[in-house]
Amino acid sequence: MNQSGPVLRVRGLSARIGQQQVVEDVTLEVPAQGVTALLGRNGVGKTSTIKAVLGLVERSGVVELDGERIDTLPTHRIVQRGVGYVPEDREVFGSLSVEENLRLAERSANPRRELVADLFPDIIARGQQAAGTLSGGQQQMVALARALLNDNRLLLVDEPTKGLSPKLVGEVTEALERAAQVVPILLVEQNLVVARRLADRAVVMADGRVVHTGDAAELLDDEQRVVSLLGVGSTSSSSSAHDSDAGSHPDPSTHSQEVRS
Ligand SMILES: Nc1ncnc2c1ncn2[C@@H]1O[C@H](COP(=O)(O)OP(=O)(O)OP(=O)(O)O)[C@@H](O)[C@H]1O
Repeated sequence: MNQSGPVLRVRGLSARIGQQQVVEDVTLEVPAQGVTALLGRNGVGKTSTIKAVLGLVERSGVVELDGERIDTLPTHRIVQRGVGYVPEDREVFGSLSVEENLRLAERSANPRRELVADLFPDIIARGQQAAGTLSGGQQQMVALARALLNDNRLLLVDEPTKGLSPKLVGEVTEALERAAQVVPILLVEQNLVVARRLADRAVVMADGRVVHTGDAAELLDDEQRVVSLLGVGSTSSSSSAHDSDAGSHPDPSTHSQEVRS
């Protein structure tokens, strides 16, 4: 185990979906602490990169977890090694209760129930409720809670605030902030105010490739670079704007928004 180096190291990762090359020669690292944001315009390959790390799409290249290669392993073994995945569409089991959803996710004999209860008291209070009847934000909390129950080395979290109301964006952001204190996170996030609040580092993709890697605040506070790399206004220019649509981001024009707790 290589505890002092990055938790995840990706080198020359390429992935195809059907005939389309969706990830091309991606090299990135996720340090063992904090949040690394994977940013970029719609369709540039962020989700595909995460799926390629997990072996969910056909890929080539080297992926190391704690210095050990995992690109040779099937997805279930990668997950067993300690890679938690919170997919974009959450994938909670709607007809099962919250408690059943949590129990299904537990891999170890000592799941981190206290941590989850502390982070998500509202979810725990709704233990007997069918997960499909929860709000989008609450379902997101269940998805995050499932990943946090296990002692993962890394969480891959894909667009956790997508489609949520401003209040829920704030709550999910806060939960992620606390989660990041116990596990490093690679976060795909279109809401740049959320990314600015959570991320220490940023990796920006365009057309399947990495086009920028660096300090997240430095990038996201630089209006010109945000416009050129991400095609939207920076977080600093709109951080005081109280946009009534804040938090949901169906297109890039709504990316720069206030996060309210
Ligand atoms: N199942 C699929 N079948 C065909 N093409 C796909 C599939 N999934 C993704 N793609 C294509 O792969 C490319 C990268 O998609 P991906 O979802 O990785 O981008 P993204 O950066 O995560 O986008 P977004 O921010 O919109 O979620 C896009 O051109 C997309 O249309």
